Amino acid sequence: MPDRIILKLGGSVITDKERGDAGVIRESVLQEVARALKEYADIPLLLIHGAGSCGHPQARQYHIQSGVSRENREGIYATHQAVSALNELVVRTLRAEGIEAVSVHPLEGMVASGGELSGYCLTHLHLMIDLGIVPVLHGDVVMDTEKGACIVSGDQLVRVLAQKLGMKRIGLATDVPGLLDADGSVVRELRRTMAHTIRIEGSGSVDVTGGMQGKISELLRLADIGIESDIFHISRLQDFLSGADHGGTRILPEGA
Ligand SMILES: Nc1ncnc2c1ncn2[C@@H]1O[C@H](COP(=O)(O)OP(=O)(O)OP(=O)(O)O)[C@@H](O)[C@H]1O
Ligand SMILES: C=C(C)CCOP(=O)(O)O
Repeated sequence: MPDRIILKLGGSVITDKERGDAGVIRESVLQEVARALKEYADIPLLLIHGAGSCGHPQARQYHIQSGVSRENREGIYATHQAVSALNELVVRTLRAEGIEAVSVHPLEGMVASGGELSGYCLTHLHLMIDLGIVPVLHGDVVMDTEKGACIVSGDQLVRVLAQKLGMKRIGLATDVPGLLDADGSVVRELRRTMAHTIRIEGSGSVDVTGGMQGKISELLRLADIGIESDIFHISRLQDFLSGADHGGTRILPEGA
């Protein structure tokens, strides 16, 4: 049986994130991704996608990251609805290519405490993957025991699910070729001790989960427990899936 893969499709890839509130979904990109994934249908896969312009603008508008009370509670519905609509299209596009994809919404089965996932059952994901089903999760608003509710990014889901489900290969496809240094060159390998030497910022667009900075911080936590991961440009998806060099960044444990 080939190694299980977690693939995160960045919101910057599948939506037009720069158009902010417009919520434009890049359907042609989704179709290309679905065609690429179909060629690797024998690989057990769990897919996660970001929100891009279908969730970040709503999360910002309702100040979800500052905590949710009765005053802004309608932001839970608005944010979840926006990213769920994106999720539905992702799943529909995959299924149209013959991929047995099923939506799994974090809001419905996960709880956070202080912004970090703290309560969840993952048995259903194991069972789906064993049946050759591709669960499709997404960054979402989830209820939070301390903050009322919070945003859990697709990158946080990558970290938690990679660890808890014992996934062997972890790939994050985004709109840049990898982590870039000050010269614009791709940092091919990143370890925690060198991370402070690189200027890592948020996203150029509306983003409540920290953009590249949030991504690297989650992936370094994964590296701390011995799990490697890869960031690459979406145009190199086939290379990642086939195990070839994708030209991006590998986040590695310290001694590796
Ligand atoms: N040093 C850096 N190298 C590369 N990108 C960087 C760097 N610093 C900041 N960025 C920004 O990070 C962005 C990628 O992070 P972002 O969170 O927007 O991607 P995503 O995961 O595709 O989107 P989403 O969070 O909506 O799923 C790039 O488009 C770039 O603007
Ligand atoms: C804003 C929402 C709903 C999810 C954010 O997830 P991300 O796009 O992976 O950072």
